[in-house]
Amino acid sequence: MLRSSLLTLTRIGSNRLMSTAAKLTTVEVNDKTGIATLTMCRPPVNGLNLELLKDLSQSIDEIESNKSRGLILTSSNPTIFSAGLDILEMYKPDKERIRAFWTSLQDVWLALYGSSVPTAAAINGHSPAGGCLLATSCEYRVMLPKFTIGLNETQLGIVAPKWFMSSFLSVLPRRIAERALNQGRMFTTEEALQVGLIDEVANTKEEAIEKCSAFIGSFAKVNPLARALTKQQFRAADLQQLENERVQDLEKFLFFVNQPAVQKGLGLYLESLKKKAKN
Ligand SMILES: CC/C=C\C/C=C\CCC/C=C/CC(=O)SCCNC(=O)CCNC(=O)[C@H](O)C(C)(C)COP(=O)(O)OP(=O)(O)OC[C@H]1O[C@@H](n2cnc3c(N)ncnc32)[C@H](O)[C@@H]1OP(=O)(O)O
Repeated sequence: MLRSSLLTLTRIGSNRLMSTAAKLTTVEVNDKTGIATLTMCRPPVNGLNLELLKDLSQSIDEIESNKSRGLILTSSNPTIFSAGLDILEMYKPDKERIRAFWTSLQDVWLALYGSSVPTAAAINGHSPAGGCLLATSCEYRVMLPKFTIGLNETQLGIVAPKWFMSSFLSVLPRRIAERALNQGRMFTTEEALQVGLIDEVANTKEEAIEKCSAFIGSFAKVNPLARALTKQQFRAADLQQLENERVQDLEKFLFFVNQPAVQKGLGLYLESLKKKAKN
């Protein structure tokens, strides 16, 4: 398979480390537990661009087909889980590339939210927008203190599509989800724990991974097929909705993102991020 030819396989202690040639993600399988840790490593902020999204898709497929016992998603950056979508993909976009970009984001969501293996996110840094989408696509979340998480799209003058809302709603009560989305609210770790957006707090990344592993281990005595089918039944309606509307969703996104007012807003937001980075 093409994917195999892109992979290098290294052994670190009892762990097998698989990394893509471009190294935007690594997959490390713990030989004792059989759990795969999928790490995003795209400096400076794990912005989800086309290449990172393709890598994520490939890595998730790899983990599914390797029959790992579970998947833990995390980041190699010590303060940022993911800054969400790379705004440079949406600002003054290239016509073909932006289509591939959005299609790849749909692929990642379908693969992660619909994954047959137990999934958990070790959120070791800030997790706005697309970062929050990834985290809420997993079944369990452990976050480090003093970071923020949320769907802040309305703050940028953009709208979170229905399937972003599905993930959010699979975690939060409807009333809290609706208000947070309308406000574009970012929750601190403590607030996220209080509303149930995350499940646990850990003081270090290692501890977060241990807690995620313990969550995945809680299924050890459950029949894997029964568990996977039960999870998929819970998520089937959300997944089917995007499967049915993929093309319309892409066209809606392209129409929306190409509006002059949206382009202007994205440009101003990028400038503000750059100014902040200089100060
Ligand atoms: C009906 C509707 C149908 C369809 C809808 C259509 C379209 C809408 C859907 C689109 C959905 C979008 C979801 C998203 O994910 S949008 C992205 C939202 N992300 C953010 O708002 C995060 C912004 N970043 C930050 O808040 C901070 O950078 C962060 C807290 C992550 C890290 O802070 P830190 O101080 O550590 O780093 P910075 O100095 O801020 O940043 C370093 C450099 O990285 C650049 N940067 C940061 N984030 C992004 C990004 N998301 N994309 C691109 N670039 C980013 C930043 O500018 C700095 O760059 P340099 O100055 O160093 O060049």
